[in-house]
Amino acid sequence: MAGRASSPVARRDGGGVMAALSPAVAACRLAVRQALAGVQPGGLVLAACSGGADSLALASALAFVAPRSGRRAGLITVDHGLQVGSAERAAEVACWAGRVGLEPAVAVPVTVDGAGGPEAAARAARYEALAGTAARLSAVAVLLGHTRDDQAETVLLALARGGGPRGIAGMRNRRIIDGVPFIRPFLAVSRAQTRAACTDLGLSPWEDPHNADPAYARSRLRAALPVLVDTLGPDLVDNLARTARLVAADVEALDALAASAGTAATEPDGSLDVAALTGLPAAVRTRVLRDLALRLGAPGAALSSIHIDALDALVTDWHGQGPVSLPGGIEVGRRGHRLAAHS
Ligand SMILES: Nc1ncnc2c1ncn2[C@@H]1O[C@H](COP(=O)(O)OP(=O)(O)OP(=O)(O)O)[C@@H](O)[C@H]1O
Repeated sequence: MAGRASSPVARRDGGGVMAALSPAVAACRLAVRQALAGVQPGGLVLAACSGGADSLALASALAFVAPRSGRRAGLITVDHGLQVGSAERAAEVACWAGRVGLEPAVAVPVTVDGAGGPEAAARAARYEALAGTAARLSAVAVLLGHTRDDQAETVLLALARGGGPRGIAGMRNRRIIDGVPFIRPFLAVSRAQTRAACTDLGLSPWEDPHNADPAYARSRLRAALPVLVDTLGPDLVDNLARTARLVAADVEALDALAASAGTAATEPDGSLDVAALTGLPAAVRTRVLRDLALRLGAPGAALSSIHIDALDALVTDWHGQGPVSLPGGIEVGRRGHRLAAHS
């Protein structure tokens, strides 16, 4: 990952390497500047950086933009401890960050326990460490380096798995985790641009061997994507990312409708009035039922369409069947004209 000598297009400017002629560097900085517009001035913003091209370009752009927009910039790199030399790489990323003015720059070691598969466990440990460290440092936001290509892959994987609108909506550009805002400034920036930005800044990104490991569906898709682009046209990645934005807007609108409908249907004891649900469109009604399951404590990641369909049948096709068992040991059933938790 270490910075190499300046590339031909980079020039020294006031102690920092500045690539005034590089469209890729300019695109990365513009994306970060736009993202920071929604972040509290004066606060500390942290780049989550693996040392890979996307997050290295992100951290670099943040180091340039934050001080010029009245914000402080730092960096977190998480050491999953899963690969030989990972601690040294994390230390190297943190050291580079200090050199380019990202302060604080912290390397956080985590323990990945295999729950839910190695990829999911590493992700869960990473986000917990990122949110925990950001809270400890009183950061006002954490930036993630997911690109337009990552978004396109997410949409295709969701389609392939029958993920429904929530999956096809892809990654959100902003979400709160444990009270900390996480922002993805690069969802409209291509992977080619982040790589070009690194080259133009004289940076040598780390290549994560997982990204090329055919054991992972995303890696296989990454390898196949150029063929799809050849087959379907050069705008494929852009169009998939656009589809995600359009579907996300629809999902958000439906979620808002469901929140109001759920409030209207909820009785003082927390049960749902079945009569208030039956007239709702299925897309809204099933969301109200999902919200009920979550409110009762069912873990969201384990809730499937099978559970929601079974809950829906209690509303639209009830003929005396018993309660529905949900993940987390929750049971929901009919109590007369109400839908409620069964103990
Ligand atoms: N070890 C890590 N430490 C800190 N942040 C990380 C780490 N791994 C991933 N991230 C954050 O999550 C984002 C997505 O990571 P992921 O590995 O899914 O994609 P990627 O395209 O390989 O990203 P990158 O090129 O930055 O490694 C990264 O851009 C970065 O912001």
